[in-house]
This record gives sequence, structure tokens and C-alpha cells, in this order.
Amino acid sequence: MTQLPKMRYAADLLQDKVALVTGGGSGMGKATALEMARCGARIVVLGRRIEPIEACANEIRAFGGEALAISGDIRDADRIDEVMREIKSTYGKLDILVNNAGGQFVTPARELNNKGFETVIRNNLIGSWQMTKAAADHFMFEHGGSVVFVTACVKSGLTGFVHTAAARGGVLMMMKTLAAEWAEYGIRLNCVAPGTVKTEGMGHYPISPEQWLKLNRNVMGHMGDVEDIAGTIIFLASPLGKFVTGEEWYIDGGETLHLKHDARDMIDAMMFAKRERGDGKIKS
Ligand SMILES: CCCCCCC/C=C/C(=O)SCCNC(=O)CCNC(=O)[C@H](O)C(C)(C)COP(=O)(O)OP(=O)(O)OC[C@H]1O[C@@H](n2cnc3c(N)ncnc32)[C@H](O)[C@@H]1OP(=O)(O)O
Ligand SMILES: NC(=O)C1=CN([C@@H]2O[C@H](COP(=O)(O)OP(=O)(O)OC[C@H]3O[C@@H](n4cnc5c(N)ncnc54)[C@H](OP(=O)(O)O)[C@@H]3O)[C@@H](O)[C@H]2O)C=CC1
Repeated sequence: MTQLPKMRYAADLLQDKVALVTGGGSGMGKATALEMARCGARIVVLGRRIEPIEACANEIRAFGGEALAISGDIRDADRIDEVMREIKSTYGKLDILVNNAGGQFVTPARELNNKGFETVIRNNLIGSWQMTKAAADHFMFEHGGSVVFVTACVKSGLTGFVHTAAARGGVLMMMKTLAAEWAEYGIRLNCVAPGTVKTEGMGHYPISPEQWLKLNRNVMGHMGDVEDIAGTIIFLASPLGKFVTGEEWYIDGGETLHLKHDARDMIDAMMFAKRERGDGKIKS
């Protein structure tokens, strides 16, 4: 059971709202789902594995909230359509979409093949587009809504992650374009770009959190907590953010204050980890 932090927002902030959080079974997505439920929203938790999303929904029910866990892959357009129909038959509407699901692997660009590049683009750009378009078609063109994309700090690229830098940059420009085109339907769209945040997901990488911090440009010297990101997502998604659209907010411990590149250090650390493992891919 997750240790719930002190509540920051009013318990009725999201009263009568229905929110869908992709990747809501772990990390920042789970923290967002739990806090949104504590603010009164009915929550749909989406992810590929059923266990983590069921666990999150059960935690919400345990404190008296309402939640529905639906398994699905954001890359699968047919499944997304089914998910939207299930939400319609259960709750009748969808007010908030948090496009949080995503992930990538670390690799020097020189060693990345086309399939690997496309895999990460599909997971982080095309998946978010498909979710957003389906939410708008099924619900938000009708009654408005708010979409928050979780991206990453890629202001000056991201060494070792050319695929995800391209995908997240694509999400940013997609979000800004949609914010302009869809304002007339009452749809707001924004991005939250986390710096390095302590989550289960960081376990996928071959270096320790301490090594991440050394390579990182964060001036605070410590990682973010999932609640730092959840709080910002909720602000933007809720009526508190009703005059904000088309924005990207960096929640990054000052990582973007200075743009010193860590290119050599990053590649060296990754290549070292790869040699240590003796395999072709940099896997955790
Ligand atoms: C200085 C600090 C910087 C901080 C940086 C930002 C920190 C970000 C942190 C986070 O995002 S935490 C969230 C963490 N979660 C993840 O990142 C998820 C981990 N990754 C995955 O689950 C998977 O890698 C994936 C991205 C979802 C892809 O999985 P999928 O099952 O769709 O593809 P695969 O069949 O495994 O692979 C397809 C294709 O992709 C290439 N490839 C895959 N893995 C690697 C690898 N480790 N190295 C190189 N290439 C890889 C490859 O072409 C694969 O095809 P095949 O070779 O298998 O035919
Ligand atoms: N932690 C960090 O420092 C940073 C993270 N980010 C990004 O923030 C987001 C959340 O990260 P974090 O909480 O750390 O990550 P986690 O790995 O803990 O969570 C990612 C979640 O997304 C789900 N997911 C991944 N791919 C898909 C898919 N194709 N379809 C449906 N669900 C999917 C996973 O569940 P399942 O596997 O069951 O599908 C998982 O629950 C991600 O987009 C991440 O890349 C960005 C910058 C930094």
C-alpha cells in the first residue's frame, strides 16, 4: 500500500470529474492517479500489465474513491477505441487525460538502429497522439477537457537518448498546435517535463541513481519525488489551471538553468556499463 503524502489540494477540487491516467500503475502516473482520486475524481488507470493497475485501483477504492483499471497498450489504436467505449459505458464522459505512459532505453545514437528509433517514437509520440485524438473524438470535442502530457527535459537534446528527445520534442509541438486548434472546443493541453525523479522506472537503467545525479545538470543535488510531478499535473489538469494552455513546465530541480552538456560523461558511463555486462544492448 502506498504511503499517501499530506494532501495538497482541496478534497473537492476534481469533484464530478473523470480522469484517465496512462501508466497509472507505477511511478508518477500512480502518484497522480491517487492524488486525483483524493481530490474527488473518478479514475481510469491504464497500463499493459494488469497487476499494477489493479493494485492502484484497489488503493483508491480502499480510501473510498472510485476507480476502473483497464489494461491496454497506447500503441494499439483498436484497443484504445475499446478503452474509450468502456469509459463511456461506465462513466459516460472523460474530462481529463494524463498521457504519462512512456519509456525508452539508453544508447549512443551511433549504435541505434532504425527499428529501435521507431520503437521509441511509437511509444512516446504516436501512443500519446492516439490517446489524445481518441479522447477528443469520443468525449472532449463534445464537452471540453484537459490533457497533460508527461515529457522529459530535452530543451537542448538529451545525450544517449536521441529517440526519446525526438519523440518528446514532437509531443511538445503537437501539444502546442492542438492547444491552438482545439481551444474553441474548450480543450486545454499542456506538458509537464520532469527532471530525474525517483521511480520504479529508473530501475531499467544500467547505472545507479547516484550516478544519474552526477551526470545530471540538476542544481539542487537531489532527485525529484513523484509527488512533485503529480502536484503540477493536477494543477494544470484542474480548474486551478483554467487559464493555462499550450505551456510546457519543467519540474527539474533547476536542470535547465544551465545547459552544460554531459555528452562525453554520459556516453562513457553507458559504454562502461555495456562492457561490464558483456552484451550487445545496454539492458538493465
Ligand atoms: C543525465 C540524466 C538523464 C535522465 C534521462 C531521462 C530519464 C528517464 C527516465 C525514465 O523515463 S524512467 C521510465 C522508465 N521506463 C522505461 O524507460 C521503460 C523501459 N524500456 C522499455 O520498456 C522498452 O525498452 C521499450 C522502450 C518500451 C521498448 O520495448 P518493446 O517491447 O516495444 O520493444 P523491444 O521488442 O524490446 O525492442 C524493439 C527494438 O528496439 C531496439 N531496442 C530495444 N531495447 C534496446 C536496448 N536496450 N538497446 C538497444 N536497442 C534496443 C531494438 O532495435 C529492438 O529490436 P530487436 O533488436 O529486439 O529486434
Ligand atoms: N523517472 C524519471 O526520472 C523520468 C521519467 N520520464 C517519463 O515520465 C513518464 C513516467 O515515468 P516513471 O513514472 O518514471 O515510469 P514508470 O516506468 O514507473 O512508469 C511508466 C508506466 O507506463 C506504462 N507504460 C509504458 N509503456 C506503455 C504502453 N505502451 N502502453 C501502456 N502503458 C505503458 C508502464 O506500465 P506497463 O509496463 O504495465 O505498461 C508503467 O506503469 C514516462 O513517460 C517516463 O519516460 C521523463 C523524464 C524523467
